[in-house]
Amino acid sequence: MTFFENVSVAPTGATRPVLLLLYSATIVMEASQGYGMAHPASSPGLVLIAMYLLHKKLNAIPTVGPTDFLSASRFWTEQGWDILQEGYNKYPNGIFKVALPDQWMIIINGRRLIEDTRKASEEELNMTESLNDALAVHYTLTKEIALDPYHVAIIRTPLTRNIAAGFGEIKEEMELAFTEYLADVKNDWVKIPAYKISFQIVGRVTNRYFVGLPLCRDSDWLDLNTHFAIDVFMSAAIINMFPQILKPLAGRFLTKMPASMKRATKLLQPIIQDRLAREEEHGGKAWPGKPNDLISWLIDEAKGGLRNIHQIIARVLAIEAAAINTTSTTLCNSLYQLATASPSIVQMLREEVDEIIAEYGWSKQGISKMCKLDSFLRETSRFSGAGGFVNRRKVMKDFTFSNGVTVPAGTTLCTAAYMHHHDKVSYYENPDTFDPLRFYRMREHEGANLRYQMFATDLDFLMFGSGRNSCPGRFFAVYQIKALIAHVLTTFDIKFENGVAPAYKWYGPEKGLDTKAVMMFRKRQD
Ligand code: HEM
Repeated sequence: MTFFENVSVAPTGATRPVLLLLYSATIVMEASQGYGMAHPASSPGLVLIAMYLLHKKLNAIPTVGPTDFLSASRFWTEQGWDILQEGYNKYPNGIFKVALPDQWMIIINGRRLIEDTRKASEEELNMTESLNDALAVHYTLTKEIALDPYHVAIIRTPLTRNIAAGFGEIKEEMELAFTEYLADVKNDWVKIPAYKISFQIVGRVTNRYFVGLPLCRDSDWLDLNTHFAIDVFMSAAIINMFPQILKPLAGRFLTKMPASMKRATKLLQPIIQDRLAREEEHGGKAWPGKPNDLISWLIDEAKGGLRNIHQIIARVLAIEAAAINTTSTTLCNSLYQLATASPSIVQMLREEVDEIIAEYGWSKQGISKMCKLDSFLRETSRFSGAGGFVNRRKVMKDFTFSNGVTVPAGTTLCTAAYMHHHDKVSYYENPDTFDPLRFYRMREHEGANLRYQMFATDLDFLMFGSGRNSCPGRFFAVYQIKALIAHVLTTFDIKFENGVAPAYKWYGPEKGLDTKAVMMFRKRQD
């Protein structure tokens, strides 16, 4: 039984007005806080007018799926997929809303409306605010992270710029991690729990780059940060079931952040303390032997009250949470796809990897030349990537789309990635067919070489979001995943025992991987 099945409530079908009132009250309160308005409770008359207007604006957007509060939890079952697909089919290039237990989610369909969101200013549609809400960042992480996401610029610049310089270490850790976690794999087929292994290997490689030796091999540190993202998502899901007014109380008791901070402090405090002391000793940021890693980049950029040990530790945890879960699940999904690919496709990918490694060695440059592998992985993410709600934006002031529909301030909008990637008419030829060289061929068209690389964002490919807020860690994630799959291709044969990939399961908008699936590995035989 899943978390969401656990908390679902039997539908009653009779509470629609209550739902509307509850949503309206929540949205009115959130919108008023966003604009520094007087608290709505200070003027009940104003609240009623605001709720009436909001109700009217929300009513103008069609609803798909359950409309009553108690049945809204049905969305968090496999019915979520049916509801979204129904809305996608019914309103092509249009807008609809679905009821979630704590709010309306407004879904925008199609390229044209996504383009509108890209052009909107942060004062109109805001990604950070939507993330702060979705992950209850004030409570599950810290209020400083919610208020000042300076780490995004660090991921975008030093973390991404240093990939080439750090590639030798990434490669070393990758090989060691595979050797260690797949120690039993020899010439006979061995069963391997792919989901678990994906987290272990990504945890090791990511941490070698983020925090270096010896911490990247510390079992307590790895255990903490490979589970931390799940803790954040789970706590946020429960906190978000409480009405706005009770969230501070719920947040205080339901967050796991204090316990995680305690564990992290034991391991990180001495490292940060030592680096701050060296800085002081040498009178500045540059000192001999300074590690070129995430801890140093955070210390270099932290300002004012954010420049202390506690705040730096919280920031490291937050970045690990953004990086490890997403990269591990993408790696696992890619392994599932590779294990069921035809021998000719595997052969083709191997030839490409072998030739490039022979010419360029294991380097960032070599990895970027693996165009067939890149296409295979981008297609895997398009075809069967976890999807979910992407391009989440909080509506900061009433926003009118180019099709004339207005979404009210205080609501949240997004796009359903899977439906967009499988659109039957608009974007991809035969979208329900897995075509490993789809993007390779598209890159051959004049001027399109860079446009269809795996990390390139595009109105038709939403794995990393789109526009100015698209994922800043996507370059690191893609180089890592490509290197890991290239290593698997050169070193192992893989398959599923019965030749069939495990079934996916839908949870609301998410296409969930089978976390218990067992794959077969043996040393490469050809
Ligand atoms: C395959 C792996 C990954 C996937 C699929 C992924 C996906 C995403 C998506 C969909 C968004 C939202 C973008 C939008 O709404 O427009 C996002 C944001 C973000 N990602 Fe990633 N991500 C991945 C890896 C990483 C890594 C490795 C890091 C850190 C090194 C990272 C850090 C972030 C951060 C900090 C944000 C928020 C950006 C902001 O506030 O502007 N991600 N990611």
